[in-house]
Parts: sequence; C-alpha cells; structure tokens
Amino acid sequence: MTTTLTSDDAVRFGPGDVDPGAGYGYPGELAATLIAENALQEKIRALAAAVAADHDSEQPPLLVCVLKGAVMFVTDFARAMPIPCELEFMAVSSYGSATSSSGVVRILKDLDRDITGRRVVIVEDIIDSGLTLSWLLKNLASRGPAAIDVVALLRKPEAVKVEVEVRYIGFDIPTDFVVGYGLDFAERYRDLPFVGLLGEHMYR
Ligand SMILES: O=P(O)(O)OC[C@H]1O[C@H](OP(=O)(O)OP(=O)(O)O)[C@H](O)[C@@H]1O
Ligand SMILES: Nc1nc2[nH]cnc2c(=O)[nH]1
Repeated sequence: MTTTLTSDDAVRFGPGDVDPGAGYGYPGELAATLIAENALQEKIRALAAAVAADHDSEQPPLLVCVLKGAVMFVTDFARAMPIPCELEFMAVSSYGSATSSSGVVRILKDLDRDITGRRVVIVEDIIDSGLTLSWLLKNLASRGPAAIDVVALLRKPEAVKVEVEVRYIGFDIPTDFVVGYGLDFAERYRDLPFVGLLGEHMYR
C-alpha cells in the first residue's frame, strides 16, 4: 500500500521548462513536482478502500482531520470511502512558520464532541519527526475511544524522531521540505493540487 519515493522521483524543472506552480500564481517558487495530482488521487482511493475494509458500516469511523495540513486529504479521502464516515476537526501546531518542528504541540482548536467508545481514524497529511502524531495519539487515547488508527498520506522515514504505529501510509518520501496539497510554507502553497519541492531560494 505504501509507495516509496526517493529524490530521483522528483521531477525537477529549470528555465524553459513548464513550471507547474505558475498556473496557481507561484511562478519560479517551486523546484520540482514530487507527487502528481493523479498519483495522489489514485493513492487516496487505495487508502480509503483499505481503511473501509477494516471497518463495518454498523460502526462508522470517526475521521479526525488534523488541521490545517490534512484538509485537502480528508475531503478527498472521505469522498473515496465506500462506507459512511463522520468528520471531526482538530487544529494543532508545532511548526509555526518554520521548516522544522519546535517539538511543542499546541491545540489551536479541539474536537467538538466526545469520542468515548468511537472508532477513531486520525487523518494526517505528513509524519515528519513524528512529534505531532505521538502527542496526538496520547491525547486522544486519554479520551476513551474504542480504537484509534492513523492514516497518513506522507511519511519521512529518515526524519522520524519518535516511532509511531501507523497502519495506513500513502507515500514514504525523502526528507526534503515539501509543499502543496494542504502543506504550506508560511501559509502559502496549500492550494496546489500536487506535492512539490519548494525552491531552496524561497526559505534559505
Ligand atoms: O511529524 P511532525 O514533525 O510533528 O510534523 C507533522 C505535522 O506538521 C504539520 O503541521 P503544522 O504544525 O505545520 O501545522 P499545519 O498543519 O497547520 O500547517 C503537519 O500537518 C503535521 O501535523
Ligand atoms: N509544508 C510542510 N510542512 C511540514 N510539516 C512537517 N514536515 C513538513 C514538510 O515537509 N512540509
């Protein structure tokens, strides 16, 4: 289910090449496409089928979307699920406007309801250091759910500082800072429909 990508899978472009960020108002800001829109959507359908196969419609999963990064993922994921699911949102932040985790997770918005006895599926865009997810798992586990699983679109295996048990992972990717499809740099680029690499001149 997990596709492993290396730096060689990044489609880099230079002067004279088509710049995929240009059509979205970001000309000259990206260095490469890492995961194209169709590859993302195909993977999301596979992840939704795998999660649905482990649940039954009698006890619909409660998807907990981790804002803001997972917002694009959860909307496509929920619509690809062949069984009913319910949605909740939680906003946490450990990055602020930086490109590495501060390690301090803050709740910016909590869940709106009790999750006691529910089968929770945390929907995350990316596991980088693993600090956010490990904190979130402990926090939600203390609220008495029947089960907690995690579906993450992206993971950076070489950056992980805290090992976390994750059942469903879309892509293992290199450690480069990625943007697009919900992932930002200083709130920009979330609106891109693909995952790309930011040009180094944009943040160094
Ligand atoms: O594994 P980690 O190193 O903890 O990184 C992963 C977290 O970082 C991002 O959130 P961020 O704090 O940037 O907030 P955002 O989703 O609102 O952009 C991302 O959405 C994950 O939640
Ligand atoms: N935009 C973005 N946010 C992150 N949060 C943790 N890792 C990343 C990353 O590579 N890109």
